Amino acid sequence: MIHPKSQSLASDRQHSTQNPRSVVVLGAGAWGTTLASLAAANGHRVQVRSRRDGAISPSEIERADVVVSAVSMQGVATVVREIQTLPLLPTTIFVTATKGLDPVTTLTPAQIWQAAFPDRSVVVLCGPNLAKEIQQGLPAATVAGSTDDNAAVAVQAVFSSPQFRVYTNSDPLGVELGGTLKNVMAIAAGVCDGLQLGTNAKAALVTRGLTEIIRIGNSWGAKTETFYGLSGLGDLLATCNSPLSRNYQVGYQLAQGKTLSAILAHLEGTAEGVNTTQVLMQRARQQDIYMPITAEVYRLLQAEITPKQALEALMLRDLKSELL
Ligand SMILES: NC(=O)C1=CN([C@@H]2O[C@H](COP(=O)(O)OP(=O)(O)OC[C@H]3O[C@@H](n4cnc5c(N)ncnc54)[C@H](OP(=O)(O)O)[C@@H]3O)[C@@H](O)[C@H]2O)C=CC1
Ligand SMILES: O=C(CO)COP(=O)(O)O
Repeated sequence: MIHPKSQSLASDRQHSTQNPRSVVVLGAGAWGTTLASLAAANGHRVQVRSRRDGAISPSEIERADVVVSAVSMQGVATVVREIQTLPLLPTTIFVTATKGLDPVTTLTPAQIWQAAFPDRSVVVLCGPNLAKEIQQGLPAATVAGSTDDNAAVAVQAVFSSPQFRVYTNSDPLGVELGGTLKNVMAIAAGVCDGLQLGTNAKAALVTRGLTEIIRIGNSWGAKTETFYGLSGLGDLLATCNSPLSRNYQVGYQLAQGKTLSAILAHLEGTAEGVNTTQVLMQRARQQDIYMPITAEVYRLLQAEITPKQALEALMLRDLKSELL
């Protein structure tokens, strides 16, 4: 679908530096500051907003071509409400980079932004993007997903560089759910490595984890093929194999016998998978969707079972076809 309102912003797929945009990034955490650096390096006028800066003034936002939300899930409703009170250009595009789910409604961040701004284009930015690697200038790729092709292309131009390759995708829900649901599997992968279960076990976990993500993602309305892309399989591979992932770190430390509260007290940054696991279980139960790995991660996070009991529970289930 093409929204005329974003057409003018999409005119330069390759040459973003020749067409500087005004970009406001909400959230000065690891990801917000990284995204701000990527846009600034492309010659855009970038402003980063932290809660510590106080309320956003109308003058800061009224000329923004692109508003990027990079706050953690618990901050999304707050920043949406704040932006709703401010004047915006009719062409302003919202970009959401949060990987989480609302604990009450199970809505995704993009769904929350779109409900608050029904007449505007919302683009999901998700992929295998460990902030620390990107900050070091290491190459990475990501996906700009939107039902508005022009908006996705405009966002692609804002962030693309020789170090950061941005693809577009017209299935924003699949892009967003891939990046969000893999956090549950990253916790499980951390447990797997923490218990030193080996490469075969990890491969089985990640593969069956993807099956689980696709099963519930399809029921949400997302396309299967999107989950085989960068924001699904790609992000699953990155976070299930990297100690830089906070979600992986949570699982790894659980396997070492630490309590969740002790882990979270010392964790650098947000591990969205902890809340996402709760929301996903709630949705899986409501809709009667079989999510065995998620169920064991849930019981582990609730301290109902030990990591070894979670492994046994997964291995001793009734035998079945791989395709079920
Ligand atoms: N780090 C990474 O590698 C990546 C992270 N992400 C996702 O981006 C999101 C942010 O992650 P990250 O930057 O790493 O997290 P951090 O823990 O580093 O930062 C958290 C961010 O959320 C904001 N925030 C938290 N609570 C609230 C609130 N109640 N109201 C307003 N703002 C709030 C903070 O705002 P403030 O700045 O004002 O303190 C801060 O910007 C997460 O959903 C994460 O999954 C996605 C891709 C990569
Ligand atoms: O989503 C991420 C990389 O794509 C970041 O992963 P963590 O939130 O687990 O650190």
